Amino acid sequence: MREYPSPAVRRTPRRARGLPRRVSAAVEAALEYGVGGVPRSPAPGAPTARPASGVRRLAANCRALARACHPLPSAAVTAMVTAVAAGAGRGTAGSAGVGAAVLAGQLSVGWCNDAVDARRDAVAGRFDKPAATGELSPRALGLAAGAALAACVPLSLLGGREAAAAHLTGVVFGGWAYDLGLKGTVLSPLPYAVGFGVLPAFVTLGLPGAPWPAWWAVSGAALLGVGAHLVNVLPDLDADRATGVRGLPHRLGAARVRRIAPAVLLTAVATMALGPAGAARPTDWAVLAAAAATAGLGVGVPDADSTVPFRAAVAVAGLTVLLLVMRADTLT
Ligand SMILES: CC(C)=CCC/C(C)=C/CC/C(C)=C/COP(=O)(O)OP(=O)(O)O
Repeated sequence: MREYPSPAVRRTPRRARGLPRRVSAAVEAALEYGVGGVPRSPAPGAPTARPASGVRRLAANCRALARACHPLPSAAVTAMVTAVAAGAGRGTAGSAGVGAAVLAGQLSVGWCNDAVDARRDAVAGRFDKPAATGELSPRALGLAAGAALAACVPLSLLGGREAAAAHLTGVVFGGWAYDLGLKGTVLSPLPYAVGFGVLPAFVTLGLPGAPWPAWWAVSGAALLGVGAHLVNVLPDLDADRATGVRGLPHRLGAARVRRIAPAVLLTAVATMALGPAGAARPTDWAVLAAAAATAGLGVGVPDADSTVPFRAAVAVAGLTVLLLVMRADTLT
């Protein structure tokens, strides 16, 4: 069984881990006093909290839950799928239902992720994570994740059984499978491919006649998911490796991931621009050209420490989302 926390992390001095002094004191004490790496009660040197009233505690818990749900990606995926649904003709109520279901699914996956990773995040000094600082217990996050998953079922069913089956496949076999184990394996991109790949089907299967989406929409969205995984993991590669996470990007190494991520995302854009039957629209060509230039910029940077490849990959991911939304009217 893997030794945890890894000797590498135990040996790494606080300053080298880049932790603020007071917070790192709390974590080091938590590790030393054997409370599972999560400083649940004030450890020596930790910032002391004033006793909070019920309302204040509730507000603090809500804020912590909001931070633990991976707010940026959750909001981005929800906005993207809602916009695609509107563009595909699901109507106002239908698109709102799609958005609500996707949001519930994203919340469940995000909270489950932080609940499972609480101990590892504490050791890695992830003080942006409320479960790592002890603001929320992993159990509370697990309950919130379960409640969001339960809400996701009826919300997904608003678009019909086929659409719900597609979405719940992505949430369970994509997001939850990633959180509960695939994240640390060579198959780590697979749940992203599944989770994103089903999204066009979630939208189109809710249309009259429940049509399947076109191949290019499914494969473009799946590639977008794989690219999103590579981009998301890139800044955390060292911390992840030190705590024993060995997903595909960790095995490939930062240098390769910084080049592969823009290439995968550019392939997603090309698939969505050139895949639909008939000639590509001028706007498709414009987005494809912008993505190619941006990806080329990222891949061409010789400096191994440059942040340009990462930023370029994020920009190409944005262009991929833009194209998917622009192409929403031709999804089937
Ligand atoms: C539409 C749909 C259901 C998609 C699901 C796809 C999927 C696999 C999502 C995972 C989301 C997630 C919590 C990533 C962060 O985990 P992390 O532990 O790698 O990174 P962190 O340090 O940001 O927590």
